[in-house]
Amino acid sequence: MKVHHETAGDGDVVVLSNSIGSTLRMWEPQVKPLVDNGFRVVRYDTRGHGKSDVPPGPYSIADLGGDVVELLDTLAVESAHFVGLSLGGMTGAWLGQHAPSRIRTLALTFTSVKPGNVEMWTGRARQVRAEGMGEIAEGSIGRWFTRDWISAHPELAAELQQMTATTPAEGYASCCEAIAGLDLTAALSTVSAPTLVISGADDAALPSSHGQVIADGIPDARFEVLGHAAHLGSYEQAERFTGLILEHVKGTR
Ligand SMILES: O=C(O)CC1=CCC(=O)O1
Repeated sequence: MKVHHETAGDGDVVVLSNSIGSTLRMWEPQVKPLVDNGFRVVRYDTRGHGKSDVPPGPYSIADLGGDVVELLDTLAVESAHFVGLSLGGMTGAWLGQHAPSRIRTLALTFTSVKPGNVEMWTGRARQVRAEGMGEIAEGSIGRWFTRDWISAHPELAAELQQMTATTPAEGYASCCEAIAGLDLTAALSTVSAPTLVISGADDAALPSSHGQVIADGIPDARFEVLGHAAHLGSYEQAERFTGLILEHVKGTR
């Protein structure tokens, strides 16, 4: 299983894990600040996305978490800071529960450990397998960003929409199946990594109540809600988001 990844910088490793329908490109605003602060950034394409392999689905969250453990093994990294957004955050929650020795800190952002909407996720999987990614890509941009941000950044919004449109349909569908029915709530209290949870005040896809559940369940987790941020708050509120991540990973140096 090839997991496409890119590394930058030197120092303690920070792994960045993307949302469904995106690639490692979504972390563009975070790479330079992390490198400038002395971290080695490892960003990767979740299986079924970008340039990673697209094995036939369905995938499970254990498959996605296992890919991260293998990636760390390949890079000979014993343990890393892990930052995941949305599907990436679900992967991070699984890692915190099942591979604690590999995780120094966790940032679980714009995410959920029990997304619900099972019919919606299985329906999306069916739709993209039957019709391709076009309609989903058109809808994704409106879930990822507020209207104001799209109006102010039309070219970037179009570029990010294209990222979803070019996601392999089988990969997207199989990740929908990893999300559908997911419930990592019961073992939240077993997570021992220092954890930062970030949600967006305008995130209709995974509202901040989902982040609150995670923060309530993980011992001593910090919870922040970013204003003027829909689902891809790492872009829409890049400065504030990156600042919180830096504060979190630097706190455990
Ligand atoms: O529907 C979307 O694109 C929002 C989303 C929910 C889980 C995820 O990874 O993305």
